[in-house]
Amino acid sequence: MLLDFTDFGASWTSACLSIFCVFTFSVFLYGWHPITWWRLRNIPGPRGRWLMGNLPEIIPAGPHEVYSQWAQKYGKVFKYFAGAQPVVVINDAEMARLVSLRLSTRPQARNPATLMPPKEAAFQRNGLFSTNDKEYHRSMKHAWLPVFNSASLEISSKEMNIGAERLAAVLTKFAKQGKEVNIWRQFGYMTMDVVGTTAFGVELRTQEGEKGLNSEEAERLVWAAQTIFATSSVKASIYTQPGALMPFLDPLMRVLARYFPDAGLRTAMKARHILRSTVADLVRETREREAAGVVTAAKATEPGAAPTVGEARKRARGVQPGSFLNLMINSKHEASGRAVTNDEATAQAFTFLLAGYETTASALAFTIYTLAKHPEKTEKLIQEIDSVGRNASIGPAELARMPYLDACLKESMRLYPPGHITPRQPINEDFTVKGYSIPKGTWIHMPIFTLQRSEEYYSKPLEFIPERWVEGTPEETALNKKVPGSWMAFGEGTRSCVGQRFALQEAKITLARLFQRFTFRLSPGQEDEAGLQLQSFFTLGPKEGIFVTPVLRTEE
Ligand code: HEM
Repeated sequence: MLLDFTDFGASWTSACLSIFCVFTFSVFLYGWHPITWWRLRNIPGPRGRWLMGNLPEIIPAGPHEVYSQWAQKYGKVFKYFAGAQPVVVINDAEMARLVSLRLSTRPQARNPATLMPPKEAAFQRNGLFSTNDKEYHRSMKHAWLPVFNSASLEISSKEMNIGAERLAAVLTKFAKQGKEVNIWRQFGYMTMDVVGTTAFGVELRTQEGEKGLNSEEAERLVWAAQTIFATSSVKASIYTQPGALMPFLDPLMRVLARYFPDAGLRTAMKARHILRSTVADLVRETREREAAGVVTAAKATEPGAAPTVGEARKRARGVQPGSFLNLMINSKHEASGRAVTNDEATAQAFTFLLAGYETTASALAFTIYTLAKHPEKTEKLIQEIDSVGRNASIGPAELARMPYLDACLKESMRLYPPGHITPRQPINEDFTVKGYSIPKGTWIHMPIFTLQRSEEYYSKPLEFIPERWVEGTPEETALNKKVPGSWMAFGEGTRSCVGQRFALQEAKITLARLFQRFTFRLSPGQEDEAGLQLQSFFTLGPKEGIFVTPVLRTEE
């Protein structure tokens, strides 16, 4: 009997056609996320585009701007889609605080690390910021805390004064030539210097024209840290982007990324490798020396344990006694008593450097910006600083006598919070807050930038009025409604910023040391926010920088 190939061909074609139609319909349906939409139907929000969701609105302007507009249109709680990812935004101080206190898991950022081999990805998750393992997080946070106790902060205040003095030397050159400087960038070099020394006990000496003993190693570390920061977004590699729209493509992207990495991914991996291997070498050498009885590691909690700058200069390599890394490698997990591994210690030092460098630089740059726009407030601040000591080194005792400095920084961080969103994600079960049911997997964003500029919590919310933070002033009573959760620049709850005391001390010492010597003239065109241009991807910062001309006070 002969086979009828005409029939077979027809049924084959119709089968293919059916598969194609089902596939196309599924992709079409998938692009509207109908199930998630249905589950979030009681929360209003903008209708996004097919597959892309609201990314086309969010990406160009940045969440800080778009959230403010959507809050006006949809109210305090709204939803949107970042590609396939549902996001619920909570723009209510009380609720935001409640969520931060009750939920302790954070979404994993989609960046090149998402595509890296499992070992590398696991290393990334070991950092205090990224981990969602509750027990491990508790244990690690406990291990971090001694670096921020009063004795350690007294010690690090010396490094901070040195960092500020080096910066002042750089700014003096600009002042003498009457030239403008991108103060944001300079603060970046300085904070990198300070966190680098604190984290590793290795002098990075990143500020202009400086060469430390460890300069080659330091330069590699600085390049690596800056590159990791610059490549920490979904835009860094072509392979991270498809998964933002269709997460089921991630396994395929991981394979492609492994065999055909693009330039963005290669750079990101190189930077991570440098940072990781440099730190791992430092840790290994120190462990070997300790085993041989050459160095007895001191604890950071012991006053005077941190190296003086002179000492640090003499040491070419190894983890310095008193540094954060030294503290980490001598720590044990609280519950199990297990020693912290090299990889865990390295991941913490890595986190310390990344979390502590750009945030503090932006907070400083925005404070210079707001003060430069308000000479009368600068004048008041200078009077306070001079009354404590015009050329004096500044430590915790001096800072305690500068309430107006504290108020200026707090007010500037209200208007320009570098950590502009506190994110959370219910991972294992749905989450309910004040009658809103939020399905597990949804990202929850507390938009600190929008909250801190709300008329509901502050009168004249867009004006820079430091007095609203000074106890006993009429402004404090009239302009600050003191609603819990309305100032959350360092977050709230178990995941709040571990480096808050360190960051505030560093910022205040730097500001005091600079205003002892300079005032700052804002370059034209930045007077309003349209001229300033903010960017808010990972953190909130100025897009290009903040440009000022330092003016030596003796020449005023
Ligand atoms: C002005 C500077 C800084 C700002 C504005 C800032 C802001 C923040 C914010 C908003 C969070 C998230 C809080 C939450 O989710 O509730 C955070 C977390 C964190 N910050 Fe900072 N930070 C600053 C400086 C630093 C410094 C200097 C360090 C380290 C030395 C640091 C280390 C961390 C770490 C490790 C976390 C994660 C904590 C955890 O998950 O338990 N930050 N920071």
